[in-house]
Amino acid sequence: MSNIKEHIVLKVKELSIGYKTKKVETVVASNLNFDLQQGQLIGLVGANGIGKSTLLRTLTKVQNPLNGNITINGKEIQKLSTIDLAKQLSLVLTEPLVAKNLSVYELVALGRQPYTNWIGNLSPKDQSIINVALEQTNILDLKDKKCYELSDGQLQKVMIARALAQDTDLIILDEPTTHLDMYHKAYVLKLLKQLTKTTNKTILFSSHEIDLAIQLCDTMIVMSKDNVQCNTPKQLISNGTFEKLFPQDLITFNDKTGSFRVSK
Ligand SMILES: Nc1ncnc2c1ncn2[C@@H]1O[C@H](COP(=O)(O)OP(=O)(O)OP(=O)(O)O)[C@@H](O)[C@H]1O
Repeated sequence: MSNIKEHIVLKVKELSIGYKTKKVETVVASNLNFDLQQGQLIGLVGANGIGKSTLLRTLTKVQNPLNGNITINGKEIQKLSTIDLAKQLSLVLTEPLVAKNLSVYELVALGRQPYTNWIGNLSPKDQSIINVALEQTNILDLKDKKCYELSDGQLQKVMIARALAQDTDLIILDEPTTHLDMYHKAYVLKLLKQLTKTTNKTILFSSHEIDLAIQLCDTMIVMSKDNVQCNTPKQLISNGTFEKLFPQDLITFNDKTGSFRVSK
Protein backbone atom coordinates (compact mmCIF):
# COMPACT_ATOMS: atom_id res chain seq x y z
CA MET A 1 0.00 0.00 0.00
CA SER A 2 1.29 3.46 -0.87
CA ASN A 3 2.07 5.87 1.96
CA ILE A 4 1.80 8.91 -0.30
CA LYS A 5 -1.32 10.85 0.59
CA GLU A 6 -3.07 12.19 -2.49
CA HIS A 7 -3.88 15.87 -2.48
CA ILE A 8 -6.67 17.24 -4.67
CA VAL A 9 -5.63 20.57 -6.18
CA LEU A 10 -8.68 21.19 -8.39
CA LYS A 11 -12.16 19.90 -7.69
CA VAL A 12 -15.00 20.25 -10.18
CA LYS A 13 -18.51 19.44 -8.99
CA GLU A 14 -21.74 19.32 -11.02
CA LEU A 15 -20.30 21.92 -13.39
CA SER A 16 -22.18 23.24 -16.42
CA ILE A 17 -20.30 25.38 -18.90
CA GLY A 18 -21.47 27.51 -21.79
CA TYR A 19 -22.64 30.95 -22.80
CA LYS A 20 -25.46 33.11 -21.54
CA THR A 21 -27.00 36.20 -23.01
CA LYS A 22 -30.04 38.01 -21.61
CA LYS A 23 -32.33 35.78 -23.67
CA VAL A 24 -30.50 32.54 -24.43
CA GLU A 25 -28.41 30.06 -22.50
CA THR A 26 -26.22 27.76 -24.62
CA VAL A 27 -24.96 24.77 -22.66
CA VAL A 28 -21.66 23.44 -24.07
CA ALA A 29 -21.26 20.64 -21.47
CA SER A 30 -22.98 19.76 -18.22
CA ASN A 31 -22.70 17.45 -15.25
CA LEU A 32 -18.89 17.64 -15.12
CA ASN A 33 -17.33 16.05 -12.06
CA PHE A 34 -13.62 15.44 -11.64
CA ASP A 35 -10.69 15.89 -9.25
CA LEU A 36 -7.13 16.74 -10.30
CA GLN A 37 -4.36 15.42 -8.06
CA GLN A 38 -1.17 17.20 -7.07
CA GLY A 39 1.92 16.43 -9.18
CA GLN A 40 -0.01 15.05 -12.15
CA LEU A 41 0.05 15.87 -15.86
CA ILE A 42 -3.50 16.01 -17.19
CA GLY A 43 -4.41 16.23 -20.87
CA LEU A 44 -7.77 17.60 -22.00
CA VAL A 45 -8.79 16.27 -25.42
CA GLY A 46 -11.83 16.20 -27.70
CA ALA A 47 -12.94 17.12 -31.20
CA ASN A 48 -12.95 20.68 -32.56
CA GLY A 49 -15.72 22.78 -31.04
CA ILE A 50 -16.52 20.28 -28.25
CA GLY A 51 -15.79 22.81 -25.49
CA LYS A 52 -12.16 22.46 -24.35
CA SER A 53 -11.42 26.20 -24.40
CA THR A 54 -14.79 26.95 -22.80
CA LEU A 55 -13.91 24.54 -19.97
CA LEU A 56 -10.43 26.01 -19.48
CA ARG A 57 -11.83 29.56 -19.54
CA THR A 58 -14.36 28.53 -16.87
CA LEU A 59 -11.73 26.81 -14.69
CA THR A 60 -9.57 29.93 -14.82
CA LYS A 61 -12.50 32.29 -14.07
CA VAL A 62 -12.20 34.04 -17.44
CA GLN A 63 -15.90 33.21 -17.82
CA ASN A 64 -18.53 32.21 -15.27
CA PRO A 65 -19.93 28.70 -14.97
CA LEU A 66 -23.61 28.27 -15.83
CA ASN A 67 -23.88 26.06 -12.77
CA GLY A 68 -21.82 24.09 -10.29
CA ASN A 69 -18.71 24.53 -8.29
CA ILE A 70 -14.93 24.79 -8.83
CA THR A 71 -12.46 24.76 -5.94
CA ILE A 72 -8.68 25.15 -5.96
CA ASN A 73 -6.95 23.86 -2.83
CA GLY A 74 -10.34 23.89 -1.15
CA LYS A 75 -11.12 27.51 -2.07
CA GLU A 76 -14.06 28.35 -4.33
CA ILE A 77 -12.64 30.23 -7.32
CA GLN A 78 -15.72 32.46 -7.57
CA LYS A 79 -14.88 33.84 -4.13
CA LEU A 80 -11.17 34.48 -4.82
CA SER A 81 -9.94 37.94 -5.79
CA THR A 82 -7.93 38.21 -9.03
CA ILE A 83 -4.67 38.49 -7.10
CA ASP A 84 -5.44 35.52 -4.83
CA LEU A 85 -6.43 33.42 -7.84
CA ALA A 86 -3.11 34.39 -9.51
CA LYS A 87 -1.34 32.84 -6.52
CA GLN A 88 -3.24 29.57 -7.04
CA LEU A 89 -3.17 29.13 -10.80
CA SER A 90 -1.26 30.38 -13.81
CA LEU A 91 -2.56 30.37 -17.34
CA VAL A 92 -0.64 29.97 -20.61
CA LEU A 93 -2.52 30.94 -23.76
CA THR A 94 -1.43 30.53 -27.37
CA GLU A 95 -2.68 33.91 -28.54
CA PRO A 96 0.03 36.10 -30.11
CA LEU A 97 2.08 37.81 -27.46
CA VAL A 98 1.52 41.56 -27.15
CA ALA A 99 4.71 42.15 -25.17
CA LYS A 100 7.19 40.80 -27.75
CA ASN A 101 9.48 43.79 -27.20
CA LEU A 102 10.36 42.50 -23.75
CA SER A 103 13.45 40.40 -23.18
CA VAL A 104 12.97 36.78 -22.17
CA TYR A 105 14.03 37.62 -18.61
CA GLU A 106 11.55 40.53 -18.41
CA LEU A 107 8.72 38.37 -19.70
CA VAL A 108 9.42 35.55 -17.25
CA ALA A 109 9.66 38.20 -14.48
CA LEU A 110 6.03 39.16 -15.22
CA GLY A 111 5.13 35.89 -13.51
CA ARG A 112 6.16 37.50 -10.21
CA GLN A 113 3.52 40.26 -10.55
CA PRO A 114 1.11 38.83 -7.93
CA TYR A 115 3.92 39.07 -5.35
CA THR A 116 5.80 42.27 -6.22
CA ASN A 117 4.97 45.80 -5.04
CA TRP A 118 3.15 48.24 -7.34
CA ILE A 119 6.37 49.38 -9.03
CA GLY A 120 7.19 45.76 -9.77
CA ASN A 121 10.54 45.76 -7.92
CA LEU A 122 12.07 42.29 -7.87
CA SER A 123 13.42 41.09 -4.52
CA PRO A 124 16.40 38.67 -4.40
CA LYS A 125 13.82 35.90 -3.78
CA ASP A 126 11.89 36.92 -6.95
CA GLN A 127 15.14 36.94 -8.95
CA SER A 128 16.10 33.51 -7.67
CA ILE A 129 12.65 32.07 -8.57
CA ILE A 130 12.94 33.58 -12.09
CA ASN A 131 16.39 32.01 -12.56
CA VAL A 132 15.12 28.61 -11.41
CA ALA A 133 12.20 28.88 -13.90
CA LEU A 134 14.67 29.73 -16.71
CA GLU A 135 16.80 26.73 -15.72
CA GLN A 136 13.87 24.33 -15.43
CA THR A 137 12.76 25.17 -18.98
CA ASN A 138 16.33 25.07 -20.40
CA ILE A 139 16.27 28.68 -21.63
CA LEU A 140 18.95 30.33 -19.48
CA ASP A 141 20.97 31.01 -22.65
CA LEU A 142 18.03 32.95 -24.14
CA LYS A 143 17.43 35.27 -21.19
CA ASP A 144 18.76 38.46 -22.84
CA LYS A 145 17.09 37.86 -26.22
CA LYS A 146 14.03 39.85 -27.23
CA CYS A 147 10.87 37.77 -27.49
CA TYR A 148 10.39 38.82 -31.15
CA GLU A 149 13.69 37.06 -31.94
CA LEU A 150 12.39 33.66 -30.78
CA SER A 151 10.95 30.70 -32.66
CA ASP A 152 7.49 29.43 -31.68
CA GLY A 153 9.09 26.51 -29.83
CA GLN A 154 11.39 28.82 -27.83
CA LEU A 155 8.52 31.19 -27.10
CA GLN A 156 6.42 28.35 -25.72
CA LYS A 157 9.22 27.48 -23.28
CA VAL A 158 9.38 31.15 -22.22
CA MET A 159 5.62 31.16 -21.54
CA ILE A 160 5.98 28.00 -19.46
CA ALA A 161 8.85 29.62 -17.53
CA ARG A 162 6.63 32.66 -16.83
CA ALA A 163 3.95 30.32 -15.45
CA LEU A 164 6.58 28.56 -13.28
CA ALA A 165 7.80 31.92 -11.97
CA GLN A 166 4.22 32.63 -10.87
CA ASP A 167 4.77 29.77 -8.42
CA THR A 168 1.25 28.32 -8.35
CA ASP A 169 0.15 24.77 -7.52
CA LEU A 170 -1.79 24.59 -10.79
CA ILE A 171 -0.68 25.56 -14.31
CA ILE A 172 -3.23 25.51 -17.13
CA LEU A 173 -2.19 25.69 -20.79
CA ASP A 174 -4.56 26.09 -23.75
CA GLU A 175 -3.15 24.14 -26.71
CA PRO A 176 0.58 24.55 -25.92
CA THR A 177 1.57 22.44 -28.95
CA THR A 178 -0.14 24.57 -31.62
CA HIS A 179 2.31 25.85 -34.31
CA LEU A 180 5.00 23.36 -33.20
CA ASP A 181 6.61 20.63 -35.33
CA MET A 182 6.47 16.98 -34.27
CA TYR A 183 9.75 17.18 -32.33
CA HIS A 184 8.81 20.33 -30.44
CA LYS A 185 5.29 19.03 -29.67
CA ALA A 186 6.87 15.98 -28.00
CA TYR A 187 9.56 18.17 -26.39
CA VAL A 188 7.08 20.58 -24.80
CA LEU A 189 4.75 17.85 -23.51
CA LYS A 190 7.68 15.85 -22.13
CA LEU A 191 8.99 19.01 -20.45
CA LEU A 192 5.57 19.49 -18.82
CA LYS A 193 5.66 15.88 -17.63
CA GLN A 194 9.16 16.35 -16.15
CA LEU A 195 8.03 19.55 -14.43
CA THR A 196 5.14 17.76 -12.70
CA LYS A 197 7.69 15.30 -11.28
CA THR A 198 10.41 17.81 -10.32
CA THR A 199 8.13 20.53 -8.93
CA ASN A 200 5.06 18.49 -7.81
CA LYS A 201 2.87 21.04 -9.61
CA THR A 202 -0.36 19.97 -11.31
CA ILE A 203 -0.33 20.78 -15.02
CA LEU A 204 -3.50 20.69 -17.13
CA PHE A 205 -3.26 21.28 -20.88
CA SER A 206 -5.65 20.99 -23.82
CA SER A 207 -4.37 19.47 -27.02
CA HIS A 208 -5.20 17.72 -30.26
CA GLU A 209 -2.12 15.51 -29.77
CA ILE A 210 -4.10 12.61 -28.36
CA ASP A 211 -1.42 9.97 -29.14
CA LEU A 212 1.23 11.95 -27.23
CA ALA A 213 -1.15 12.69 -24.38
CA ILE A 214 -1.92 8.97 -24.03
CA GLN A 215 1.81 8.26 -23.72
CA LEU A 216 2.67 11.03 -21.28
CA CYS A 217 -0.34 11.94 -19.14
CA ASP A 218 -1.16 10.55 -15.72
CA THR A 219 -4.80 11.46 -16.25
CA MET A 220 -6.86 12.52 -19.27
CA ILE A 221 -10.13 14.39 -19.55
CA VAL A 222 -11.92 13.29 -22.70
CA MET A 223 -14.80 15.47 -23.90
CA SER A 224 -17.34 13.99 -26.28
CA LYS A 225 -20.95 14.79 -27.20
CA ASP A 226 -22.26 12.14 -24.79
CA ASN A 227 -20.13 12.81 -21.74
CA VAL A 228 -16.86 13.98 -20.19
CA GLN A 229 -14.64 11.24 -18.79
CA CYS A 230 -11.66 11.73 -16.50
CA ASN A 231 -9.42 8.74 -15.91
CA THR A 232 -5.98 7.23 -16.55
CA PRO A 233 -5.15 6.73 -20.27
CA LYS A 234 -5.00 2.97 -19.65
CA GLN A 235 -8.48 2.87 -18.16
CA LEU A 236 -9.89 5.12 -20.90
CA ILE A 237 -8.43 2.81 -23.56
CA SER A 238 -10.00 -0.25 -21.95
CA ASN A 239 -13.32 1.61 -21.65
CA GLY A 240 -13.22 2.15 -25.45
CA THR A 241 -13.44 5.93 -24.92
CA PHE A 242 -11.07 6.92 -27.75
CA GLU A 243 -12.81 4.72 -30.34
CA LYS A 244 -15.94 6.83 -30.02
CA LEU A 245 -14.13 10.15 -30.28
CA PHE A 246 -14.26 10.52 -34.09
CA PRO A 247 -16.45 9.01 -36.85
CA GLN A 248 -14.92 5.59 -37.52
CA ASP A 249 -15.43 5.71 -41.30
CA LEU A 250 -12.36 7.97 -41.42
CA ILE A 251 -10.32 7.43 -38.27
CA THR A 252 -9.96 4.33 -36.12
CA PHE A 253 -8.24 3.87 -32.79
CA ASN A 254 -5.87 0.96 -32.20
CA ASP A 255 -6.06 0.02 -28.53
CA LYS A 256 -2.87 -2.09 -28.80
CA THR A 257 -0.68 0.81 -29.96
CA GLY A 258 -2.75 3.55 -28.30
CA SER A 259 -2.83 5.57 -31.53
CA PHE A 260 -5.16 6.65 -34.30
CA ARG A 261 -4.99 5.65 -37.98
CA VAL A 262 -6.76 6.84 -41.08
CA SER A 263 -9.14 4.14 -42.37
CA LYS A 264 -8.18 2.92 -45.86
N1 LIG B 1 -18.00 33.57 -27.13
C1 LIG B 1 -18.80 32.57 -27.47
N2 LIG B 1 -20.16 32.74 -27.46
C2 LIG B 1 -20.99 31.74 -27.79
N3 LIG B 1 -20.59 30.49 -28.14
C3 LIG B 1 -19.25 30.26 -28.16
C4 LIG B 1 -18.29 31.28 -27.84
N4 LIG B 1 -17.06 30.74 -27.95
C5 LIG B 1 -17.23 29.45 -28.33
N5 LIG B 1 -18.55 29.17 -28.46
C6 LIG B 1 -19.13 27.87 -28.84
O1 LIG B 1 -18.88 26.94 -27.79
C7 LIG B 1 -18.63 25.65 -28.33
C8 LIG B 1 -17.30 25.12 -27.80
O2 LIG B 1 -16.23 25.92 -28.32
P1 LIG B 1 -14.73 25.80 -27.78
O3 LIG B 1 -13.94 26.89 -28.44
O4 LIG B 1 -14.77 25.75 -26.31
O5 LIG B 1 -14.32 24.37 -28.35
P2 LIG B 1 -12.87 23.69 -28.44
O6 LIG B 1 -13.07 22.27 -28.03
O7 LIG B 1 -11.89 24.50 -27.68
O8 LIG B 1 -12.58 23.76 -30.00
P3 LIG B 1 -11.19 23.76 -30.81
O9 LIG B 1 -10.56 22.41 -30.59
O10 LIG B 1 -11.64 23.92 -32.24
O11 LIG B 1 -10.35 24.90 -30.31
C9 LIG B 1 -18.64 25.79 -29.86
O12 LIG B 1 -19.92 25.37 -30.31
C10 LIG B 1 -18.47 27.28 -30.07
O13 LIG B 1 -19.12 27.69 -31.23
